Amino acid sequence: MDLRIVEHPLVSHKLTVLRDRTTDSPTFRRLTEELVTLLAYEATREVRVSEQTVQTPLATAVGVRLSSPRPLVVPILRAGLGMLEGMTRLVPTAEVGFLGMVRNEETLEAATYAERLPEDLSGRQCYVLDPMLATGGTLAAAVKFLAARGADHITCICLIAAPEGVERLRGLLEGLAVPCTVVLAGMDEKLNEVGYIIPGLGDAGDRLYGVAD
Ligand SMILES: O=P(O)(O)OC[C@H]1O[C@H](OP(=O)(O)OP(=O)(O)O)[C@H](O)[C@@H]1O
Ligand SMILES: O=c1cc[nH]c(=O)[nH]1
Ligand SMILES: [Mg+2]
Repeated sequence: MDLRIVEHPLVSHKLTVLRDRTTDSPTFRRLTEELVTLLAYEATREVRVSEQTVQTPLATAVGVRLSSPRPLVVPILRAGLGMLEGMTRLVPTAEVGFLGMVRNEETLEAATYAERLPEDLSGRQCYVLDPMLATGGTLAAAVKFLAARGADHITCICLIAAPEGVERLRGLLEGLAVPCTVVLAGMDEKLNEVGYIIPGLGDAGDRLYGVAD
């Protein structure tokens, strides 16, 4: 598993405002989208392209276009849905599939409650969206699910992670034949005793969609 942490002052600025407990839901949603667009630029460095010749008004130009089959973007509901718009702004022709997953807050085990993805992902590049990589259980299950369907290149875009979650994910994905990259806006200090990222930003799903203060 390859890990990339995007270092850019705009990413750091937006992440700091996102963390702030006084940032309200509408602002949190907008910042999440903006951050994902910045991360997506880095995360799509290996997106497959094919040579394409076009006629400009003046001459012939040889360039590239995204290859077929199109990339597949997979937000993990609920919190990953807040990242979708930011990703499709950069890759508007991507196909979108959905995985609904929830972590049991007592056992910290991830369970899948919904799935709407193509049956056959052979030869597909997949981009998984989930803002939080905490214990790594959710992301490991999602990556294995996509690999079992035949995806041959998987990139996970997350906002923040805990170091112990990244190491656990690395262990859980060891031996997986499919190359997997995780792109982050920031690596935090640790997990607390109930599996939350410290300093983190709290419960991303609640801050995006939930629960009035
Ligand atoms: O790395 P892990 O320890 O598995 O935890 C991370 C998961 O927890 C959060 O989702 P949650 O289960 O709260 O669901 P939600 O998106 O519906 O809020 C988050 O969005 C990740 O999916
Ligand atoms: O810190 C965390 C951990 C899991 N899920 C969240 O939303 N936040
Ligand atoms: Mg949640």
